[in-house]
Amino acid sequence: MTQTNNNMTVNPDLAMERAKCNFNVLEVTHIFDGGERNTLQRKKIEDVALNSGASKDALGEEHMSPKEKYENAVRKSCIYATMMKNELAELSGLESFGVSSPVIRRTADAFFKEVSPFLLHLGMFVPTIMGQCTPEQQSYWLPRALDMQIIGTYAQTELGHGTFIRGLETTATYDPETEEFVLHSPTLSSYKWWAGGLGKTVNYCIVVAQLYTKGECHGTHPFIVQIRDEDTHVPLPGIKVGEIGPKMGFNTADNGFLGFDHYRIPREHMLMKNAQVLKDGTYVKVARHGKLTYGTMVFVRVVLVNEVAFNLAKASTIAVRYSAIRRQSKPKPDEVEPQILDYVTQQHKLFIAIATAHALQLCSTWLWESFSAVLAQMKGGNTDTLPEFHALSSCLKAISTSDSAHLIEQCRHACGGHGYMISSGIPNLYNFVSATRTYEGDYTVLLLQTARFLVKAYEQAEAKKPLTPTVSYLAHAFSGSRATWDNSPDGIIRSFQALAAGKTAVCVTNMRKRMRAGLSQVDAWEMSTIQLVAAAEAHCRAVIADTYRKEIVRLTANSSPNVKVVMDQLTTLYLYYWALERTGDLLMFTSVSQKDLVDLQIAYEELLLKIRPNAVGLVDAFDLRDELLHSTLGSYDGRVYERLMEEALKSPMNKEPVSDAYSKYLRPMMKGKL
Ligand SMILES: CCCCCCCCCCCCCCCCCCC/C=C/C(=O)SCCNC(=O)CCNC(=O)[C@H](O)C(C)(C)COP(=O)(O)OP(=O)(O)OC[C@H]1O[C@@H](n2cnc3c(N)ncnc32)[C@H](O)[C@@H]1OP(=O)(O)O
Ligand SMILES: Cc1cc2nc3c(=O)[nH]c(=O)nc-3n(C[C@H](O)[C@H](O)[C@H](O)COP(=O)(O)OP(=O)(O)OC[C@H]3O[C@@H](n4cnc5c(N)ncnc54)[C@H](O)[C@@H]3O)c2cc1C
Repeated sequence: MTQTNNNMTVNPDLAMERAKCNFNVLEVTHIFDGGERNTLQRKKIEDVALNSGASKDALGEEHMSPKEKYENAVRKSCIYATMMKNELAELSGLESFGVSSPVIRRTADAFFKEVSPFLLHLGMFVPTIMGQCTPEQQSYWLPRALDMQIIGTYAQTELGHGTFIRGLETTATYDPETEEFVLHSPTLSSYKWWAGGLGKTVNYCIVVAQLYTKGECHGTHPFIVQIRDEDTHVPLPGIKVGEIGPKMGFNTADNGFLGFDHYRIPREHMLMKNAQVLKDGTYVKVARHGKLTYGTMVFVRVVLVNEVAFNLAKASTIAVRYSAIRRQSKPKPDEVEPQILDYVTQQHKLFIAIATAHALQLCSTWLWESFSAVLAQMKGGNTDTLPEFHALSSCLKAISTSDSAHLIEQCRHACGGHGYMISSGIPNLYNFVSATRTYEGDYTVLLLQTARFLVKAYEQAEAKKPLTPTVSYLAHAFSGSRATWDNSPDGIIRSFQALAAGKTAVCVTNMRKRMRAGLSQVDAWEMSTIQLVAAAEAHCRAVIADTYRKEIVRLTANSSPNVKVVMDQLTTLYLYYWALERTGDLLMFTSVSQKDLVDLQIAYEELLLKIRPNAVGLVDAFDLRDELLHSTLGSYDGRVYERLMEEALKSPMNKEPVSDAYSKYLRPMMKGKL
């Protein structure tokens, strides 16, 4: 029997789940949103942006040709950008719209099943102008960019190099005669490759190039470069630009290539906050830290933690709601087929996804606050906290994107065959999130950056020197005994720290051994990189676990008792899950016994059963409108089979009773006339 909820016909199993939920869903929504005020503001923004129906497509994006898809994404980007400038900026309390509202960013997802071609404009072009320009440059470029009179992207990666920025080949050679830079692509591998929106959408871009002046190379620097006519949009002479072709995802982002043939730009178009070239060609370094030109990447790494938390919340909402309406198999012959959510293996796949969405959401807020503090210090000329922050943002970006991609795929598995349908919404989420593991710094490469910091911190701890906060646990690495296992939340977090410290110690010991055996420092490091990546991963897991736990305790201090209980169950589940995933490491670096681990497994399974009645309530608490989910399986009303059939009937393949392929190929073959 169907039931109605807010004038909506709701699948009875979902209605039953909602009746079973024993905590106040809205209170958990407030926790996830960062407070009641944020929830109210988000809802206002969503109402204005989505109630008009402007986000909807007449024909599903998946049935469009690549060109139609792109044009449709541009059309909707223009609608959304106009809304952002007018109604939404005011609602979100921004003076002008821009990068500072995650809600505006998240609401945009209702308009795009893949991504907006404007993503790089708002996500990297505008932030680079904000972070890399002098005040004079900013006052010229920022209003034009924010008002979208010009649209830009961030072109750093080349065909030949993405990771190794110092290896980029595009040159910017200063000509003091004309006071211009000459941009040039000397080789095929120096062509810019990948920048989002570059293919067809943007008329400007940030180009990262090797700066030459007075015959000397000063390394990579950012330049703002016009590539298309502001009126006709035709590429300017000396510019070769185009789109790079179909990809696994991001197919509405017109990622592009770009080459320069001795293309001239004014001297003032070098972004000069951190370094300058004077009129006569003299190079002047302004910044106190050599890596400040990498600032936009650090900003995006911070933002991505929030981005993947949101996408994981979407995938877990889809998979949990679907698992509540799907019934399969008959383990007890006299009873009806159970909801698949009743299978403990299904709970094992899904509840960790819910807990991880919470963990990453709370870590992302904490990371953003730390970033703001680092920026404030740097404004005052102090860059001391940058190395720790680079290490922290690198590992959190790597682990959050990798875990989210893995768990989104797990959500697809949990939806069986229907999860493979594009209309389930999960394939697009996976394609988007799996790219985040690679772009803005590949997983391995970023963990190795964190490992550099860990090794240095370990050496400081060894020399009894002071340690920075996120690695202060390394001070206990020299006690000589294994960490004492204790299955309380704090005990497990201490064990995770012991794993990180133990793994770092092993790396240091092995590198020293290898160097004593004659290897150079570089080769000893290289031979230890598998373990260094593992040490950085362990460090990151300790940071996430610690932050998640502390933040939940803080945020639920005044919550109702049942909310406290369910939030505590989720954090505990997160800790048990990762302890059980790392039993080998725990046996190596802590006093845990076989019995402790058997007991922990049982405690984990019992926890799954405790969370089970609240599972739908927990994903409802993410409060994701159907427009954001784009899913036949995950909509609030649970009309899964009806929606799957409605979508199937929309397929252009069903427009004609007999396909043309019959008369062209099938019939001639079957009649032996091919
Ligand atoms: C209308 C429609 C609406 C639409 C929607 C609205 C949108 C709203 C906007 C919101 C935005 C949201 C999301 C944004 C998504 C954006 C999509 C992005 C798409 C992708 C873009 C890209 O990928 S851009 C290219 C990114 N590239 C990389 O990340 C390259 C990775 N490589 C590196 O970072 C570096 O090369 C390196 C770190 C691996 C090595 O650098 P390098 O060789 O120079 O250094 P060393 O190894 O020698 O190290 C020396 C020393 O420096 C330290 N260090 C390195 N980097 C940093 C740093 N960044 N900060 C501080 N310190 C650094 C390093 O650790 C060493 O230290 P030691 O002390 O010597 O050990
Ligand atoms: C969807 C998408 C959008 C993008 N958008 C943009 C954009 O807008 N602008 C832009 O400039 N770029 C963009 N990029 C490019 C992106 O930043 C790079 O692809 C990314 O930084 C990885 O670099 P790479 O491709 O050179 O990989 P590579 O460095 O070639 O990596 C290949 C393999 O080599 C390994 N490897 C490389 N170096 C090391 C090392 N030192 N130690 C150990 N292993 C190593 C990696 O771990 C990886 O397994 C985008 C990429 C994608 C996929």
